[in-house]
Amino acid sequence: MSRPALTHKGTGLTCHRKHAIHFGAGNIGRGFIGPLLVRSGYHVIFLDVQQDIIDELNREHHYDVNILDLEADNKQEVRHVTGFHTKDESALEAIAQAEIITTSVGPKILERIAPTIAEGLLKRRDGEFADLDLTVIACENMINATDSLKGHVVAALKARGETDIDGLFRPIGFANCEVDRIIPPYTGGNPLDVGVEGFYEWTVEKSKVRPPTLAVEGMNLQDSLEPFLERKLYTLNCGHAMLAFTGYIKGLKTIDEAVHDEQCRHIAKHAIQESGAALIRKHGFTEEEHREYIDRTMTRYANPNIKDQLERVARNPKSKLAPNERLVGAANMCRQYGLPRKNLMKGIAAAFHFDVDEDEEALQLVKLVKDEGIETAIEKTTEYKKGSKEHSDILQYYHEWKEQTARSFEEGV
Ligand SMILES: NC(=O)c1ccc[n+]([C@@H]2O[C@H](COP(=O)([O-])OP(=O)(O)OC[C@H]3O[C@@H](n4cnc5c(N)ncnc54)[C@H](O)[C@@H]3O)[C@@H](O)[C@H]2O)c1
Ligand SMILES: O=P(O)(O)OC[C@@H](O)[C@@H](O)[C@H](O)[C@H](O)CO
Repeated sequence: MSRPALTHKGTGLTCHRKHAIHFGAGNIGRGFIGPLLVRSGYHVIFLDVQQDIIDELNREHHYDVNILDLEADNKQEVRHVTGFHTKDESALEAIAQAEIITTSVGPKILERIAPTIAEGLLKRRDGEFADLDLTVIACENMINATDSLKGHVVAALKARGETDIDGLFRPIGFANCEVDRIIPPYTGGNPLDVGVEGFYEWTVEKSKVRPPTLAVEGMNLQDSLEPFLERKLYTLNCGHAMLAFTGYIKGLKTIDEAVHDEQCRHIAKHAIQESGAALIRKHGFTEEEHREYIDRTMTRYANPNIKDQLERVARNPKSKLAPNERLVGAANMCRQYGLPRKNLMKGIAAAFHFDVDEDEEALQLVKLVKDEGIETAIEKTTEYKKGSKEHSDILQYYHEWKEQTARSFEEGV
């Protein structure tokens, strides 16, 4: 099948590479998935809603990824990139020709991009690329994010009166994934540049990719995704959230500050050892490999070159307290195996003290506690019933954090 050249709006430049679409030209898009796709021979078309970033992509068509590790001051140039607004007709045309569609927009935004994907797929069916294999992968911190995206795309197609969804999806694989690289906002260099840690891990459901021979550099295809997804969410993200919520209470600003605070580090490390004991039981990791995973995770948090604000890591605290999420999900897994979870409970309790005006969910949580009381707030967010052991523990630690804050305030710490 011959591929028409993609013509960039404005510059008139044309490109004959394979096309990849990435929704979300943010930290993970520009700093992780986009660069891997480019290195694998794709021209990456970022679809976003921030016009300034789109304009910059179309003006420059390249940017730098700065690797912020201790041992190397490394820079990688990324070329072959374009940007379109999701509402732009060119976005639909690009979807109609793409061989891979990836996202990193945040779990709550998947529903919003689904209508654009649905329209692009309808356009594709009516065009010359109708039979071209396509893989869709939502790269979000969420269990089975691609399944969720697929559900929203199906709903959007039904809303348009589409009846042959199976036919439309025949050449398309919707693959879930696990995605791991710490990338906070970056302020050095030009507006497109990003600063990332060297480490990365991208694990994708092997049976779902189309064609089955799909090869993208850095993409680890696995028959069973769950061990990778749960290990990452209930270790890296769990400990990260513990450091952010406890560090916030202590007036700290960044993750590396929190990891150097004895109390925050102790609670976070012991919490991921608690979830680790359950992960070992559930997925059969060896004690030694999981200890190494935890040690590497603690070292990643402590990277002094990554100035990761606690507010970013703690963002959307209500979602982070959901039963299948990084904190309560980890605690529930421990409960399933009858294992201790005291430190996880301390972190869950700390989340109820996160009070940042710029964070919509933090404001909702604070309002819930104020209007309906902490006991109801715990029940509504975590789904632990009042009177249960978990609920009582969280309540007790919530008050202990409150007393600690009051003491620090009095002592002027
Ligand atoms: N940053 C990290 O360290 C990291 C690591 C692993 C996974 N993740 C996950 O990746 C996802 C994105 O995180 P991020 O840090 O890159 O966020 P980000 O805020 O840097 O990027 C999100 C991008 O999505 C864009 N966007 C918002 N609404 C959109 C829409 N309707 N259509 C298209 N684009 C839209 C935003 O403009 C922004 O450019 C999240 O699910 C996050 O949990 C982040
Ligand atoms: O993106 P969130 O809000 O789900 O979680 C915040 C951080 O824990 C997260 O972005 C990590 O940096 C990332 O998951 C590392 O791979």
